[in-house]
Amino acid sequence: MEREVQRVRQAFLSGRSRPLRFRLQQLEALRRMVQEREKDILAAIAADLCKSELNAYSQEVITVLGEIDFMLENLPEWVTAKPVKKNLLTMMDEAYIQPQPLGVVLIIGAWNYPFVLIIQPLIGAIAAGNAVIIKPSELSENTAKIVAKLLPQYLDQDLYVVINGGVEETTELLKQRFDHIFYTGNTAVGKIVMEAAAKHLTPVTLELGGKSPCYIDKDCDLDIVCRRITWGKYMNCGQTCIAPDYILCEASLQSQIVWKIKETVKEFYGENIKESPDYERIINLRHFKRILSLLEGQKIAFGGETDEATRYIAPTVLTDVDPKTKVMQEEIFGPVLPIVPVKNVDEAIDFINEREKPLALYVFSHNHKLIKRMIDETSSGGVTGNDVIMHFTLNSFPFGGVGSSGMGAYHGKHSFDTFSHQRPCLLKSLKREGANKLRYPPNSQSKVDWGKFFLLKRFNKEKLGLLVLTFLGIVAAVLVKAGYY
Ligand SMILES: NC(=O)c1ccc[n+]([C@@H]2O[C@H](COP(=O)([O-])OP(=O)(O)OC[C@H]3O[C@@H](n4cnc5c(N)ncnc54)[C@H](O)[C@@H]3O)[C@@H](O)[C@H]2O)c1
Ligand SMILES: CCCCCCCCCCCCCCCC=O
Repeated sequence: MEREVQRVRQAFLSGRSRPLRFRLQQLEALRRMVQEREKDILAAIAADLCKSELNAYSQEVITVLGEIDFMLENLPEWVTAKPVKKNLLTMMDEAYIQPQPLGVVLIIGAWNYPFVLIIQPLIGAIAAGNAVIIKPSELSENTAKIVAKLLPQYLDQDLYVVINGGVEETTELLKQRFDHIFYTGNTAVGKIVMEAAAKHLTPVTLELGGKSPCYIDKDCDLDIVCRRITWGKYMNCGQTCIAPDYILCEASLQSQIVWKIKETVKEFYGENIKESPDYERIINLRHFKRILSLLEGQKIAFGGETDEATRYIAPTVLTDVDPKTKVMQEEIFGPVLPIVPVKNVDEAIDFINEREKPLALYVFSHNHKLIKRMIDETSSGGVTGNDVIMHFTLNSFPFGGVGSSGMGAYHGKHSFDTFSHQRPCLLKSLKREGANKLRYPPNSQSKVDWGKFFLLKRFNKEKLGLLVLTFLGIVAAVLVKAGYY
């Protein structure tokens, strides 16, 4: 492992990942890989999650292609040095911020969207000029294998390397020194990753999970609300980091919500859900049993049917759920939707704030003020009002958690920034030493007074122009007097 990381570091140190042209070429090659090997990629995702190829394309490939195009379009602007405002002491100097690659980045992916969760951060890391080691999740082994097979056929083989394996390999990898670690997965392992990173003072981005609440106000169109929630909750069989985890609403809405979600489930997946190409399965037996254990003692309003052999769990809704029960203590990550009745929006806000900060928050209402209030008085990684999931699709948004749902963010420019160091560069001349005498010892009150003037004085643009003109006038007068002209 150590040798593999060394090999990637040597490739980074060769400097070839840095030029803009090279980054663009690699991103184009990645796009070609996705387009030319689409069938293989979709087949692998389908095999891992019992997902239709159409759904794999819509949920993963579209996002990846969109992200590559966005990078190709904007990267030339992002990589350029950005001049910054100067103070009076540096007025004659060159001052700019130059984004630079961090070095060797480790990307650790999760199994639930096994392709996009490693390729989207990879796009950002390449765009920022880094070398990358990718560790796909071992639970989605087909996608892990196809990515390991295809990437070296399209990308620089020494700069971008896939390492497959399980906990043992990841643990070994985490002992190495990286310049950034980008981890997607559960919060418990997030802590392990952060601890390992701390040994080398390596910065981390942690894309974690949590229980994303969904508040439904009385003042809304319940047909539409329930259709949107049903889509986001049961997509990928509930195994989505930003799926609505539970519903908060007034008790009087509960039975209508149940009925409408049930009708929508029928509309989306048909009478025989098991036959639907749009309904996935639970990733493995461990998770299957974990989700079943969450149903114990609950009132199942509909659903609840299971089949261990195929790891099928029907879309399920639980009503009158007691917040102290297990289903409300951990992220569900499966097709089970508890409804917790609350008296009103105040109680909903308190409920959310008494718990860990979630990755997403959803609020449904015709009342814009209520939505704004919910946003102002709570915290979460992201928010969508009157819909679910969709903030993920907008790459102008930073995607990430807050508190126990994660730290750092990515997508679009935010990925570029995550994998870049914003390096402040101040270039001075070796001339004009007279002006520098001010800061050299011995110090004096008059030097401090001038220092205050140069560093603390604020001028608006017109005043500054006037000041520069006056200064130039004085210099000219001195030069004339000294007989230079
Ligand atoms: N925020 C996001 O973008 C996002 C996206 C997807 C999933 N998630 C979250 O991830 C969780 C589901 O994923 P998961 O954690 O089951 O995925 P997982 O089991 O695939 O684990 C994630 C990665 O961690 C590694 N890993 C597992 N145990 C480890 C250990 N002990 N030491 C070192 N590495 C280890 C695995 O090899 C894998 O690559 C959910 O909580 C979900 O909300 C978050
Ligand atoms: C054919 C219709 C296209 C619809 C686009 C909807 C895209 C949804 C993307 C969902 C991806 C969610 C990934 C979340 C990562 C965490 O688990």
